[in-house]
Amino acid sequence: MTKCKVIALANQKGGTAKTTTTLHLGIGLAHQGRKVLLVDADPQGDLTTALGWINADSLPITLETQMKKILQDEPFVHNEGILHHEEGVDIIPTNIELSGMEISLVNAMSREQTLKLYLADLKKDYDYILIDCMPSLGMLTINALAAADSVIVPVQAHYLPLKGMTQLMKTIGKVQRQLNPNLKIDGVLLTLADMRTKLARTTEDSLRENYGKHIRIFKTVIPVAITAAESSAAGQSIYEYDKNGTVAKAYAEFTREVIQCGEKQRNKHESSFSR
Ligand SMILES: Nc1ncnc2c1ncn2[C@@H]1O[C@H](COP(=O)(O)OP(=O)(O)OP(=O)(O)O)[C@@H](O)[C@H]1O
Repeated sequence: MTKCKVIALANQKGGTAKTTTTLHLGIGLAHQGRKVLLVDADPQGDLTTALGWINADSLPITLETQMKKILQDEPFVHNEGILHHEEGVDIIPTNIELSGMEISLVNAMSREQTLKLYLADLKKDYDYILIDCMPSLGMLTINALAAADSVIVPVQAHYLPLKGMTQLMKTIGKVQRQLNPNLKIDGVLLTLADMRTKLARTTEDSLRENYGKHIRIFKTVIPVAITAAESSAAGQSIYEYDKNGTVAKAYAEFTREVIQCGEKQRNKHESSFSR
């Protein structure tokens, strides 16, 4: 049994801090001694850029080139093209070329499993693989859900996400039934929260009340702060850019919650095996 946990960060709504959360959960896990690979599965390439690779278009090997080799059944070295960031995480970068993959996947034999096939051989090198999904429920997101052990859903705290959540949960359910029966939902993370506003507090209460019985809403809420936006423009994590700020503290706390959640799942799994 592999010890690696693959987590997809997904929400088809744009701008819910999927990329920011992937990056800070990843570096947070690295701070806790875990080996982490980040997968930039969003053709916008924001994760790649936020880690400082601003000329991603000139990178010879990206997620797209590796997935293409799988589609064409060509041999390739799995860890080729993986970049190492000075804050302790690895990344398979992406550029806009990945947008063509949505179409290429449609007629492919392994159309839902291509990302899973790519990650299979990398799992032995990492404790966590985090996939930053694009804001859609297209083939790339389906690939991420098929490859993942669990999903984390970042949701904007001031936005009542009922409609979007229902759609996402339906897709996750379908993936569980048809492609990946072991896929779990780790939980919903409230992001971009301005807790001084009544709307953010009401949304949080309503989410906890309506969904909390069925799905974990992480205790940590990520506050909104201009330093978070500034840090990604500076190509640094918030842990470097503003290490004593509220966002850095919240992401460190969230990282601890994710580790605990993984340990609980692992213990449950092991005790069911030892019975
Ligand atoms: N805690 C925060 N406070 C302030 N700004 C933030 C915070 N978190 C993220 N942002 C900013 O909000 C914007 C959207 O964040 P991000 O790119 O992480 O969202 P996303 O869900 O990945 O977006 P997309 O759906 O386009 O992929 C970015 O400009 C980012 O810098």
